[in-house]
Amino acid sequence: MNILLIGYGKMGQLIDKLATDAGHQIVGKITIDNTADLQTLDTEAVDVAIEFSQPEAAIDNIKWCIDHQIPVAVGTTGWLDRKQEVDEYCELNNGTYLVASNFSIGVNLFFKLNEQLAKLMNSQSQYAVSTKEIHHTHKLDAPSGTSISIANGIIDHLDRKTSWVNEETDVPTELTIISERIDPAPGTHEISYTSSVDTIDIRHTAHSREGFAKGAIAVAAWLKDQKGVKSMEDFLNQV
Ligand SMILES: NC(=O)C1=CN([C@@H]2O[C@H](COP(=O)(O)OP(=O)(O)OC[C@H]3O[C@@H](n4cnc5c(N)ncnc54)[C@H](OP(=O)(O)O)[C@@H]3O)[C@@H](O)[C@H]2O)C=CC1
Ligand SMILES: O=C(O)C1=N[C@H](C(=O)O)C[C@H](O)C1
Repeated sequence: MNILLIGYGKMGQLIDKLATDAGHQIVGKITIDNTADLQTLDTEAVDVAIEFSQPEAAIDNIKWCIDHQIPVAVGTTGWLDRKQEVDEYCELNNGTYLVASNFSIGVNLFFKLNEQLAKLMNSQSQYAVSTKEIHHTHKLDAPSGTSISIANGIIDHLDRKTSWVNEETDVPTELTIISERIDPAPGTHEISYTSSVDTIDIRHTAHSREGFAKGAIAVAAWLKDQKGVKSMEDFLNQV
């Protein structure tokens, strides 16, 4: 397939290598320095775009893809409080996009495990829950998009939590997300349930960025033949 890479940093460059090795063609590489190249790009030659840029840039990039009828798989985090607005723009303009806070298959299994454990904890009020994410020091957003997805999974399935905060908290209805920045951590997410007698920890540790990149390429290959606002759930259920 012909892929347009929007954002050509750590993720864009790795996707370039893995997609090229797998026989795909990269038809454009957009960074903050050459966004003007989009104006002269032959959009007919693009099957799908993969967007890994930065929080301030993502929405404009997604809207550009929607305007040009290019399906776009979006990995950029830190803007998802405005997802509803982008969903509506996509539907209104007959576009196609999918955003995932994490494209790794392992993390998406971990999301399911998190939800199951949260459900079980409804009848076990002696356990206090908290979460932690660890990433490299170049990361612009905190908490990570993945940790927000985890927190929402807990809030949706554990009755005693109704919101999250990015700090330690004593408010019973608030869920703590602790963010640590340590190089070279590609991405670690932990959930802990602690009682006076024991602790249950579940943790996903990315060993490199390869899982994110391979997941994004697989999603892009599927998304190019879809229509509308799609989710990782849609992808995993159909592939
Ligand atoms: N969903 C997932 O599975 C994953 C998500 N991420 C997220 O993806 C994003 C990118 O991560 P990463 O590659 O590590 O970050 P980098 O900082 O390494 O790369 C970001 C890239 O975006 C470019 N950029 C900045 N502004 C624009 C713009 N307006 N248009 C196009 N490109 C632009 C930068 O250009 P320049 O170099 O010129 O500044 C750079 O090439 C982050 O939000 C991160 O949290 C990361 C890993 C996995
Ligand atoms: O910035 C990163 O590196 C990562 N960002 C994503 C996030 O915010 O959850 C996914 C992954 O953990 C790596």
